[in-house]
Amino acid sequence: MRKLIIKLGRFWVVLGITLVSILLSLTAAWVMMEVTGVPQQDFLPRALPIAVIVLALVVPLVSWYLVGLFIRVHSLEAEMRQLASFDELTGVRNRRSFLDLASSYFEVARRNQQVFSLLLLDLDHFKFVNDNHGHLGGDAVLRQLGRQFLDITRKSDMLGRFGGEEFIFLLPETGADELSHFTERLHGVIRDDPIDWEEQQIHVTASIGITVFDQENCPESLNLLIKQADDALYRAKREGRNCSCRYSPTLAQMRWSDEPKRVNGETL
Ligand SMILES: Nc1nc2c(ncn2[C@@H]2O[C@H](COP(=O)(O)OP(=O)(O)OP(=O)(O)O)[C@@H](O)[C@H]2O)c(=O)[nH]1
Repeated sequence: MRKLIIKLGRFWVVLGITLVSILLSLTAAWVMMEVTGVPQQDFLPRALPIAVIVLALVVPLVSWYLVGLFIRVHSLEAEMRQLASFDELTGVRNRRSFLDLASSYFEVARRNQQVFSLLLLDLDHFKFVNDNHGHLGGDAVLRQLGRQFLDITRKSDMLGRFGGEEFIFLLPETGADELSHFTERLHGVIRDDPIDWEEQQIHVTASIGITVFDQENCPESLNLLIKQADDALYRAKREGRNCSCRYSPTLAQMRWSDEPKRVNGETL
């Protein structure tokens, strides 16, 4: 039925329903006239009220079905949109959807010279989590962290799952000064809230690579900016993990303005 409606299009479906309803009502009226033996000249005046009554029954029934169909299609559409844009496991945006959103933002921010930050967060030694607690245990970690990251970000922030155990954040209008507080919170959430899994607690840590888009650092594309964050992340891993590193454009190539920040230690 649904396929037929889609194939015919709205106009022909509505026309078809109207004609069929009128036909049905007149047929019903005619049958009743026959049964009760009403003479032919009285058909129209007597049939009309009956036809109207039948129409009043048919139209609500058909509308009920069609409205139900519309609501179902609408909710399926919303479900599909959710599946297409969001990662099922963590509830954050998937990579493609994040990049679409971030690319649009990047162009606007670049044109208007707005400051913003990009962070890549990668869980440390996640392979061990899977090895020790099973893949489902690993999934539970990713699920809980996704929820917590969503909780601590603002509505205007963008958050996505960039890879297996890698998350990406874009924080509009956030410069280096405000970042320290945010990365502290990120490390804190990961460190202080172990994941309960099968009567055990799973402890994880993360390394974070950061880059700030501002007057001193304005690469031409989002990809270049992500590359900077990735380089910073690589550095954080090399520095022993469980810390944040920030990319510095003022120093040549891959050098760094700050010592990497240790969690529970120095500041960024
Ligand atoms: N449970 C689970 N594991 C995943 C998922 N996606 C990726 N992984 C696992 O994440 C692990 C990533 O391992 P590696 O890339 O070696 O990195 P790592 O062990 O975190 O080590 P470092 O990043 O160097 O600290 C692999 O074991 C993947 O199987 C997922 O959706 N669920």
